[in-house]
Amino acid sequence: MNAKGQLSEAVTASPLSIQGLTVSYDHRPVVYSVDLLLKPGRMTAIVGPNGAGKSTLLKAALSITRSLTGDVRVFGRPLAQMTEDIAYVPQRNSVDWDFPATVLDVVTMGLFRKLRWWQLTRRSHTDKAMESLTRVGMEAFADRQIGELSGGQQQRVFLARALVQNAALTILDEPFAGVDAATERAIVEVLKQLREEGKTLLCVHHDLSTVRDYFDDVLLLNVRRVAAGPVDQVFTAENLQATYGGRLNPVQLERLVPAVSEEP
Ligand SMILES: Nc1ncnc2c1ncn2[C@@H]1O[C@H](COP(=O)(O)OP(=O)(O)OP(=O)(O)O)[C@@H](O)[C@H]1O
Repeated sequence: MNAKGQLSEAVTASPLSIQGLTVSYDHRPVVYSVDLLLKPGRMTAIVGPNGAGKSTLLKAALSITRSLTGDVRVFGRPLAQMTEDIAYVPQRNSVDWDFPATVLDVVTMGLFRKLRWWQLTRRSHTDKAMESLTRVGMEAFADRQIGELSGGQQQRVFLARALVQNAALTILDEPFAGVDAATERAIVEVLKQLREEGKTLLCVHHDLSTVRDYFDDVLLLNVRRVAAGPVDQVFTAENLQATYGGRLNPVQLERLVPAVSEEP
């Protein structure tokens, strides 16, 4: 905010802006004073070691977890007014897959936030859900119980549930965890299509070797923000070592950041 209390243009244009977000568990900060400003129409990765606070940052930004301090805005407005603009795909293992529901039920539920109480689930909603399932190659599984799916299939269904919301911003917590290479490629393709449609994506991501290929921007996080910005500027050996506490070996680093070996 400027001196007159007005939001900057960058904040009002941003699908998600976070300022000074701190989250504590048992009096111990697990996310400390993190700032992040997403640019519209880009894919941003949150990268950092286990326990760095990546999932907590997402959950606190979405008010699923309580934060100690911080200002979160969606296109410059408070999150509570803008929840319809955000789709969230949680970590697959955080969900009760034994809940009795079909694949189609789960995807249609993605629309419920947009429906008012007097709007029953109509044929058009089912059609939209089927369209999303087709987009992720899961239309043949519409009547299957969700507990009967493989991990990769569950992840695709979750993605379909997000797609049906047609949200400006989709937030995904480790969308590639435990999926095979073909499913990973299929998910990346859908995410890239969303970006082409002008949507914004924010993903917790673990595989350092694909950050350059998949993402435009990256937030390197280890409780605090180590660095954030375009991948080609921020995804450097120095920043990665700072994020991972110097635990990446030089061979790994050279593979991830080839330019390092070319520097004089
Ligand atoms: N509900 C909770 N109560 C207490 N501590 C928690 C809770 N949730 C997470 N933590 C702790 O907060 C820290 C950050 O956890 P978080 O899950 O956000 O990390 P992460 O970067 O997503 O990790 P990973 O890569 O292993 O998924 C960890 O030390 C974790 O043990």
